[in-house]
Amino acid sequence: ATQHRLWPEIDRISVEQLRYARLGVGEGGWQLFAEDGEMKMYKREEESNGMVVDPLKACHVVRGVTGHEMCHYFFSPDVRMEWETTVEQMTVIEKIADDTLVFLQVHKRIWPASQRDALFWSHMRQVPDHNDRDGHDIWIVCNHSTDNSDFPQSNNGKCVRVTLTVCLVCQTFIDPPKDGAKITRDDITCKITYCSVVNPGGWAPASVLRAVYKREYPKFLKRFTAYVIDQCKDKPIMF
Ligand SMILES: CCCCCc1ccc(-c2ccc(S(=O)(=O)CCO)cc2)cc1/C=C\c1ccccn1
Repeated sequence: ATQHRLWPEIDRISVEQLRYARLGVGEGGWQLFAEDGEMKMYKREEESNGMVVDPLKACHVVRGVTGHEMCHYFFSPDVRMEWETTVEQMTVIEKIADDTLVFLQVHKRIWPASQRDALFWSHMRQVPDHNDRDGHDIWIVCNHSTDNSDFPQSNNGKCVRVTLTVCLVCQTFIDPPKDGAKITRDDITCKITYCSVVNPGGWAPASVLRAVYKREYPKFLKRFTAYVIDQCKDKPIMF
């Protein structure tokens, strides 16, 4: 089959985002702005022609689920509205492949800014992780804004379109149980790196945006990881 016109970009951005996620937060001016148990959230304060576009990097360790499970639920359109509280409306406008969809999401208006929507492709892939001895495969979901002539920006002037690049990179660690016993969820740990850069599209007060991110990102990651743990607890392990 001939490849989809977006495939070269999807492949390039996914590879680039995996590399970016695996860079530590030691260098590059990351500042810790939220901490909750194993979850640590860092940001860099950046503006692009007067608009706040602060990159975010969150690191978290979740016990009892695999990276495949984390990415499966993050990618799945069917369950998105169960954990994503800032989304008012979500549509899959194109299915490029089983592991690659195009989403249109209208986000709830955050006063006093105008309402936003986001149109992005979402791609999930497994990356063999040869260089980590005890680490297992890495699973990644990458979301990146794209254009679609059927869904032009600011539909009837209602929403301002944001541009975003997001990646969720998950690595599974298994603590092998005693002499060949069956692996249970108690033996599994998932190391997560969530990176996001959201350009608000139209002007929004820096103070409002920074307050939104400071409040919403920790909530978002805590809620999402709790959702996956709850969904997986009585199901067979998806390695
Ligand atoms: C003035 C407000 C401008 C921001 C509005 C906004 C735009 C985009 C997004 C957003 C956040 C996470 C993703 S994702 O990780 O790909 C998962 C799929 O939904 C995609 C989009 C959110 C929000 C608004 C709130 C907000 C901001 C951070 C964190 C959580 N909510």
